Amino acid sequence: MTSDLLPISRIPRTGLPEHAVVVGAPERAADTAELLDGCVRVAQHREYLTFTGTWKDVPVVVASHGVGAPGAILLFQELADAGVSTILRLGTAGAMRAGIQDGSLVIAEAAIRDDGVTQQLMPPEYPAFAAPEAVLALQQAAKEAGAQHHRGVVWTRAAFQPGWLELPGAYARTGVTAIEMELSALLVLASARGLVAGGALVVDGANADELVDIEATGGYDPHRKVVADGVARGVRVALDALCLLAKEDGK
Ligand SMILES: O=P(O)(O)O[C@H]1O[C@H](CO)[C@@H](O)[C@H]1O
Ligand SMILES: O=c1cc[nH]c(=O)[nH]1
Repeated sequence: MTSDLLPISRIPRTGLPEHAVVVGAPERAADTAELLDGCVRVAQHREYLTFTGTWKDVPVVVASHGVGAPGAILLFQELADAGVSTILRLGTAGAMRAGIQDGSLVIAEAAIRDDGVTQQLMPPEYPAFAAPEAVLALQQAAKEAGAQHHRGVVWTRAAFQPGWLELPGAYARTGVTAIEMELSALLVLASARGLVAGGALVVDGANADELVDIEATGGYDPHRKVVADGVARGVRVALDALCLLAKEDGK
């Protein structure tokens, strides 16, 4: 007999709202869920912590996917299997371009598929692009919240720690805005499964490769107030964008 729960995230197979915000950290999912009316924890397994509730009268899912695209895509796939049709990721990222302040938002238009998992699912030529309506909804919500934001291509990279390759310099020269670890997997899966998806990222410093020079930069520290304030703003922006998309859907 088929279980009522999906195997990896343990989310229910049926009955979830169609619109979801996903975040990396379980504690961020819990903090975000506290903003919802009628918040209910519907699943907790491994790094996947999932809530439902309503935001401005729109039923939503809030879930964590952990660090890294191979694990995150399992949640994205199970959300799709459970009937979720719109997914926005609110994450953190390192800035790759001068002039992008800590705590500001980068709204992804597309992502470089260096995620370490989608290459095993589809050809490398397949694009990872955000749904245009998701980009515009995130932009509108950021504007309405007075949140400093930028738009551009982000680099999704499986490795967080710097290695021995000189790729960051090359990508920086192409104008890439920010680096994070999961978004391209969400965008590719969404295109292939007919979902609407996008992402906004709170800048928590420069990219990790630059932050190894701790004396010059202070190192990677995503625990600063400027980042926490940015995340607090960012989750509201993502939820507001989800509402805009739900209204477009007539929900
Ligand atoms: O803040 P989250 O959503 O976890 O995003 C970023 O932070 C983690 C690395 O510290 C990676 O998951 C990266 O994508
Ligand atoms: O994935 C991430 C997140 C923040 N900074 C980085 O360099 N990479």
